[in-house]
Amino acid sequence: MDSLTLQPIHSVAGEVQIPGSKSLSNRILLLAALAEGTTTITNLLDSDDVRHMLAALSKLGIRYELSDDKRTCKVTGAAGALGTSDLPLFLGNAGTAMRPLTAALCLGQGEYELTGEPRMYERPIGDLVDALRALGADIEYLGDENYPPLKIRANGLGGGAVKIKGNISSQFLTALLMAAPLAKEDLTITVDGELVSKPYIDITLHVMSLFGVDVKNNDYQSFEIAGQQTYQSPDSIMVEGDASSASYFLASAAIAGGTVRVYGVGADSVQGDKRFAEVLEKMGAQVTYGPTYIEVTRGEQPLKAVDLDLNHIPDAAMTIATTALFAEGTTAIRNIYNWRVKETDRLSAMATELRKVGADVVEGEDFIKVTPPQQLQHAAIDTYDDHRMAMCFSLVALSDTPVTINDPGCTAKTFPEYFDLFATIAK
Ligand SMILES: O=C(O)C1=C[C@@H](OP(=O)(O)O)[C@@H](O)[C@H](O)C1
Ligand SMILES: C=C(OP(=O)(O)O)C(=O)O
Repeated sequence: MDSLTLQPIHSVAGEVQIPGSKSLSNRILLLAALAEGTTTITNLLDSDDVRHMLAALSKLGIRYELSDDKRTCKVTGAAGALGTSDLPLFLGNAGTAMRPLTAALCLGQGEYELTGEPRMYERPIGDLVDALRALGADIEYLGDENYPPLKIRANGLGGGAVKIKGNISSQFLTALLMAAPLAKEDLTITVDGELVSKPYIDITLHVMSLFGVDVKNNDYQSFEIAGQQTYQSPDSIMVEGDASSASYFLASAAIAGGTVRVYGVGADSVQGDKRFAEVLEKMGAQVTYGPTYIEVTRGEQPLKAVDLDLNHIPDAAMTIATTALFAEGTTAIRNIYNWRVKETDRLSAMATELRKVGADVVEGEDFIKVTPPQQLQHAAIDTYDDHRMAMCFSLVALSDTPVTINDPGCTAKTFPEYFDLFATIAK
């Protein structure tokens, strides 16, 4: 479908079961593949990013059985490093596949080629490669320096002490952490400078602990991991619902009124993006948490603008940028420089498309300020092959104005059924 026009939605209500978390699905798949034993994963996400991880693992000799609905996967682990592949590993635009596999493939023996979509070749990986090279890895850039595609000639990873930069993506540290237990010696990883998107490190440490590996976390400044370990399968794991995917439904309730309850993510969730609901609360919505759900109801007063550092929830922060269209005043979202190196340059894309619906936008190097117009305008929103642009702009329909989303199929990266599920809460 070239485009999808959403007609005005005057209120929302209902209960939604959110599909599995991308961040958890791809971490669990990788550790299940490295582990000793068989892991049955339930509520796995069925989306492009996970499909790329599964396809790569299959080429690397990992055997798994996927149910017909692709949500249950039984993975037989390699009890150590992955096998070799003569074929290039095509990883699409999945950061959670490209970064962790780059580190994990250095552990074994053999040659690998890691490729992806053109945008993946514009997403940096140099900080991870530098750290892996310092541990003895042989990695070659097949295109531009510091970017995929990559060639890896693996011969195991050494230990000792290594530094890694965390100011562009936390995925570099995640990748190194997940590979570290299989290194030849004990490893101390020190974060060199600032660490962005910190809650994703908690997801990583949580999944590692499920597979029997403890990491000594010295206040996110350094991490100590024993080498020569083997991940142990926990037998079965259920993937939580995706907290970033939940944000669109929760925001809808805050904007349009009615109550929406999202199942799959709750107070007990390990995902930092559950904290998106705190931002809605600051804007004036009523939020209730259960262990496995979050429920939002619009407050009695109109939403009000916020001025916040949202570095800890970079994905859900995008949802605040379009929620701001419904808040009184100017909303500022700060400390989000790395929006520029994700599926598209999200700061620039967001500013351009918000202006099309009439908003007054200031785009800074690492912030965005959004002031809503008196009246939203109908526009055809370009989505830049970025699932979150498509999902965020669906919120514009919660007004008197329709919105047209170009290339709505781009939600397949993390949420193929998004528009169908969104339609179920429209009243
Ligand atoms: O580790 C992860 O699962 C992720 C980390 C975040 O990336 P950065 O650390 O690059 O901000 C996030 O934006 C991405 O969608 C998923
Ligand atoms: C940044 C994102 O993806 P990736 O895992 O490819 O980094 C995202 O899903 O918003």
